Amino acid sequence: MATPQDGNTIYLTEQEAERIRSIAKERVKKCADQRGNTKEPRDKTAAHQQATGAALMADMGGAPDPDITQIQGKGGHTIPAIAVGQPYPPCTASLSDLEPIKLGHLRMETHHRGKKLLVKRESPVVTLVARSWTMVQDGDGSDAERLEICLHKSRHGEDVLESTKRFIIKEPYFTLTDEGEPTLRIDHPSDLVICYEEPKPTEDAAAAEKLATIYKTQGNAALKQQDLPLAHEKYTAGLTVARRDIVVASNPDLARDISRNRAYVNLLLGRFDEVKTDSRASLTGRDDQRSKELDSKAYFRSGSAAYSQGRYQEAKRFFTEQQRLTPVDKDAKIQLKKTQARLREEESGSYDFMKMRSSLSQARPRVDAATFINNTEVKDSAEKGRGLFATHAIASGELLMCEKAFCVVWGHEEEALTAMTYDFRDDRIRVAPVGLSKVIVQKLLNSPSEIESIVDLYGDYKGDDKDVLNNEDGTVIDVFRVHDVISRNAFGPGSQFSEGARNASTGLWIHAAYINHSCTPNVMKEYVGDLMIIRATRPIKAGEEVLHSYDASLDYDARQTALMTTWGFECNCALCAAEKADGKEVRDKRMELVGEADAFINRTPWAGAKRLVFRKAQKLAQAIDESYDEGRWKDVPRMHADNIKAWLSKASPR
Ligand SMILES: C[S@@+](CC[C@H](N)C(=O)[O-])C[C@H]1O[C@@H](n2cnc3c(N)ncnc32)[C@H](O)[C@@H]1O
Repeated sequence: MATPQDGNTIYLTEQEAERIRSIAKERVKKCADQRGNTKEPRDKTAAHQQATGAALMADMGGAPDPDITQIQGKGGHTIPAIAVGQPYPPCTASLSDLEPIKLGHLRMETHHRGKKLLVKRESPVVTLVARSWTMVQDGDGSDAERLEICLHKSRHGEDVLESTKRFIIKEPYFTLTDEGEPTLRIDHPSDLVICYEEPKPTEDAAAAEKLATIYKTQGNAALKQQDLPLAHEKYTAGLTVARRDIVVASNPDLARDISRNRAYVNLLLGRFDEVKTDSRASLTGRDDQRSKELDSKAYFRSGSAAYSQGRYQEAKRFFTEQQRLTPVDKDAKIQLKKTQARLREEESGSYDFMKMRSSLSQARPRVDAATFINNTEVKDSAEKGRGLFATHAIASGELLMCEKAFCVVWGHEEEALTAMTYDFRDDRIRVAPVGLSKVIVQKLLNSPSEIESIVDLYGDYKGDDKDVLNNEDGTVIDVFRVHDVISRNAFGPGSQFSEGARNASTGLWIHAAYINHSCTPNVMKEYVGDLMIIRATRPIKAGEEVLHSYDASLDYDARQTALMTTWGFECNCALCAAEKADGKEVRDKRMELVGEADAFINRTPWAGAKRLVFRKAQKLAQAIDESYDEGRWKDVPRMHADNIKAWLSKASPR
């Protein structure tokens, strides 16, 4: 992730950093000491009281959040601190292949592979910034335990533990909290299965049809109340019954109707893949006017889903079909026109940036625009993994590519959350856009067809490499892998709207994520809302690698530290090679002069500058220039005096 800018840089005091490290290490040590111990039974009444008290405190804003840490800087902000680097893979087995286990058989610090645990929530949910927890009991109430769900704790905007009372935990992980309390811990959303009410099996066609109709009516009522998760749940139950052969034989339209309704709910929930499968399942293919109107609706929903996914050719096919079925429908015409405009952008890279800029606001921070990447291709780049290359010559200043973000979380949005992560692997503390990770995981759960393009991005954690994306219980996502990808590939689109230390704006642009770093880049990027615009800053030859700067600091040591800490590499570009060869003493002296020059620029307006002052600026520029060794710096860009030279070019001495 790019370093937060504009006063949002986060500083941890040494004591706070040490506190975070020692909490994390202490927990790991305790877990190792207790590994394999049988779970102690919990007093159910005490467990209930503990969760009730904590939930009350949290609701009143008075509960201490153990994840929150103090950071230095304006206003003494706080920020969550989370330990990472102890990943484990999600359960990839289906529920039907797992063996039941009871709470009493759990072992400390163990992933109970091949097992499933049915629990009932018996307490209120304690909602903290980065996790939620509650107390659960065995199916028969014989024992209790704490259950916590980390980071990805909401589903469709609702706290997942709040959403119902009965859950199945796949391959339960029993461990300790940072405070040393035993807990069941869930990191991967797919490891927690919500138990919805199962439709009663019946062999009577009329009774089954009646039951499916009841679910449909309940779904419609929930939709009217805008309770989308409930509407989805009810339609899903309705479909389970309506798709049974006995119902299809007597009333084939019932499943079609429910599918059509669920497609609409899915569109509102952003579950775009399912919008399309539901819409397809709802098609009647009949020729009467009413059926054509219903089918037209289905194509409209599919088209809207494809459009939202940026799949404009697919959207065009759906909207064209909609127009064919209902030629007088104005919607189809409007959608087709919009889609044609996106296809033109995608093909030619011609955009109306002025119009886009003027349409942006805090309430509408995302642009309706397509991605243009025809000038570039992903190929192997020597010693840098894969990189992005120009497919033909690009003139200086020319638009190289434009990319609509896969996802941006703006600082002013509720989901924005920056955290400090302590990484066990290298003992480092980093700033991580965990809010962006959460939103992306939810987006992938909603649209599994997008998972592959995300997990294919660069990361140094590959999970168990099984790459199971789906099983009969739904979508499986390794959240540790997503976090790893985000931390190496996300960028900040700048403070176009409001943001702060705890809520920096961050986003992911999948194609641009293949661009490697250089301290002497050949492109620059700017943003219009969530559209990343990349232009050549000098002529780029056909086949040349496109390089941009991940960290533009003039200070070699600060830059190398940032590149190593966040992206895990040492830069060997010509500039870094020259600075490295200079040695620390020369670099420090040069940076001292840069500091003096910056201070001079800040306190001295160029307008009306006196001759003496002008002379001082010239001397500073000259001193910086003289710090370059002609041999080492031959053909290497000398940027340290750029600011003071820009001041000199504007000032005219009096
Ligand atoms: C945003 S990704 C860029 C695409 C990546 N090379 C890939 O194979 O997908 C960032 C990662 O690329 C590699 N990288 C980028 N610039 C580099 C450079 N100048 N030298 C070495 N590795 C670099 C690092 O591993 C870094 O963490």
